Parts: sequence; structure tokens; C-alpha cells
Amino acid sequence: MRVILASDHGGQNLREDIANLLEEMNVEFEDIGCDCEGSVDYPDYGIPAAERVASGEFDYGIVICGTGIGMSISANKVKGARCALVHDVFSAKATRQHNDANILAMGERVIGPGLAREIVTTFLSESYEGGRHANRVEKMMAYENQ
Ligand SMILES: O=C(CO)[C@H](O)[C@H](O)[C@H](O)COP(=O)(O)O
Repeated sequence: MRVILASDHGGQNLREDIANLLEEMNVEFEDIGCDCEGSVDYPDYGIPAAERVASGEFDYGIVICGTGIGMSISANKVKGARCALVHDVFSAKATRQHNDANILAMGERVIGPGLAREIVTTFLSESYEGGRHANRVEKMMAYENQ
């Protein structure tokens, strides 16, 4: 499994914590920043991360900003991205099982690192169930391919 990790300045501390978690989990990952002293713009990190998941270079993306909202909106502009903004463990599990989400967005100003770690662990360990969910995911993908 290969994961790409990105944040803006509002998600930098949590991104560093999640990088440590991925190392502990022996998950192969690339951290594309930001390495910022000041303020940066979340689309400059969220869009490239989503593109590299959509291209197949990475299996999953984890994108973090202050709220997770800017990153999730940015990532979902990329064709092939299914980015879920998640701040609880139940949704982390459901979005993999039901939506086949390939990118996880979180907000550093919303949740603490302990919950974020549980969310990441759950997101990366759950599988897409297909079945009744397949038509729904296929309809979303068909719409963006029109
Ligand atoms: O995109 C966001 C909100 O939807 C992110 O939370 C950003 O990190 C946030 O907007 C940055 O805010 P700041 O006041 O410029 O640090």
C-alpha cells in the first residue's frame, strides 16, 4: 500500500503526527508538505495529492488543513478522486466500505491527534464492499466522465 500525505499550514502539526503513525505502521508513504513557516493555499497541496492518487501512483491520499473542508473540496475537483472528510471512526469505516473513498481529509483544528490516528488506522484497514454500493459509486464516476 502506498499513501500520499499533504497539508497546508493549518494541518502541518497533524500531518507530522500522521507521518509518524504511518512509519509505525510500516506503510510506504510520500509526504509532499507543506514545509511552511507562514501561510500557504490548500489547493496547492490538495490537488497534486489527489492527482497522484487518481493516476494510480498512490493507493490512498491523506490531506489535512484546519478544518479539512478546503482540502476535501480541492481534492474532489480531481477526476477519479473520492475524498471523504472524516472526523469520527464510524465514518472512516463506512466511507471505505460504502464509498470506496480513496482520499481521507481531516481538520487539525477540529480533532485531536489520538482520534485522527484511530481514523487513519481504520481508513487504511477497511475494504470496499461493492455489492449494493457498486451502482452508486459507478454513477458518481460516470457523471464526472460525461
Ligand atoms: O480550507 C480551510 C477551511 O476550509 C482550512 O481550514 C485552512 O487551513 C484555513 O482556511 C486556513 O486559515 P488561516 O486563517 O489562513 O490559517
